[in-house]
Amino acid sequence: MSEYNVAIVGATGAVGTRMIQMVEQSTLKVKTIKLLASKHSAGTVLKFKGQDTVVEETTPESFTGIDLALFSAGGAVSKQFAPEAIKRGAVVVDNTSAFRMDPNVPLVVPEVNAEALNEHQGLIANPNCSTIQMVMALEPIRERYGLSRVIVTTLQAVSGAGNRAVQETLDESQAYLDGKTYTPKIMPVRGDKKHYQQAFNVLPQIDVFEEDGYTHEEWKMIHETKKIMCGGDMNSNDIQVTATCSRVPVPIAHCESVYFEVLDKHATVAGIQDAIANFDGDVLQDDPAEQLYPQPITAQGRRETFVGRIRPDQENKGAFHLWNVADNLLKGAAWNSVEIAEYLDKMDLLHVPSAAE
Ligand SMILES: NC(=O)C1=CN([C@@H]2O[C@H](COP(=O)(O)OP(=O)(O)OC[C@H]3O[C@@H](n4cnc5c(N)ncnc54)[C@H](OP(=O)(O)O)[C@@H]3O)[C@@H](O)[C@H]2O)C=CC1
Ligand SMILES: N[C@@H](CC(=O)OP(=O)(O)O)C(=O)O
Repeated sequence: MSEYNVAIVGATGAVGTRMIQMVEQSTLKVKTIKLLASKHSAGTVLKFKGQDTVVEETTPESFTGIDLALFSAGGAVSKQFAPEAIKRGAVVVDNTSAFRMDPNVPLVVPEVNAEALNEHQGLIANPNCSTIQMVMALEPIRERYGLSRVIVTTLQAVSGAGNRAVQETLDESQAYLDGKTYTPKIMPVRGDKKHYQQAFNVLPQIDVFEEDGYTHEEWKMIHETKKIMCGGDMNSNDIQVTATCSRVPVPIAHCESVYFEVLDKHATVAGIQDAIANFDGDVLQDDPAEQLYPQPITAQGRRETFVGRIRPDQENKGAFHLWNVADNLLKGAAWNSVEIAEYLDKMDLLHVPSAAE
């Protein structure tokens, strides 16, 4: 196993701070760490393995000598600096949506499609948080019974929209409890025309609306799921997928209610439970008699995807429902990114292929 010079871009953010923790706890051997952000946070001191580490402004030269660059500072930053990092010999794991639909960029959840890493050209995309936990729940079912159709409704945590969104929701909640007026400026989408109360409210909008009436988050869940589960084809008809995404006033951990149809009509709840219980990274929490089911409060801070409430559809044979929960900042972002890097290391792929340099 080699030793690596690692950079984290967006190190001061909701995801970036978790990336620091995940790298600290990783099996990767870290020779040096560089914490990068915008010029506004340059000079901030963060800890890495107990040592003070000064945050630096991100520039192309930041990546000189870096072997692994973990990006989580927004799509525009990735588009500007990821090519600079690769040019200087760093493998980039990008947590934004900037390159996910590029046919030359593998979109990877290691437990599901690690083999796609073999095709990387220096850049690997980390999927959307809601997509990751859904494919983690569905992959063991697909492996055992085949999968033809998925209809998902998400209940997503506020931290998915970043640190400022969490602060707005906390301030708004306090104002609501104090009977004061509060004017939201961020939720549901910072750059959109209108802003609504998130505290004590559910907003059926994550990301901007497309012309067809779906939000971009819903579009991502559909096409990312196909790219990951259908051999890289974002428009595959092998699995039909549709999504409705909503934001709930929960700080951390997304929930999903998933309806799915399998190919093998002899599938049983017990068989599905067994497949999930034996899948790396999944935890089965499914015992109605004991009121055992996944919840955000218990999934927070954990790397696993929790699955429960598995039951057959009452009217369609071969159709079932499940409920899954995962920490959107860990398995949905920071942990999946670092896990990709661990797989690259184990597969001897943590280097930029010579043709791409
Ligand atoms: N897999 C997934 O689904 C998820 C993906 N994400 C992606 O990760 C990104 C970060 O999310 P999150 O941590 O929640 O956001 P935050 O708003 O909490 O943090 C943003 C980070 O980006 C940094 N940054 C902003 N502008 C620049 C710049 N010009 N150059 C370098 N760094 C910059 C900020 O640094 P500073 O302190 O200097 O402002 C900060 O560290 C998102 O934009 C999203 O694309 C997020 C959540 C889940
Ligand atoms: N959209 C997710 C987080 C995110 O940033 O997703 P993406 O990386 O696909 O833009 C959420 O708000 O919960």
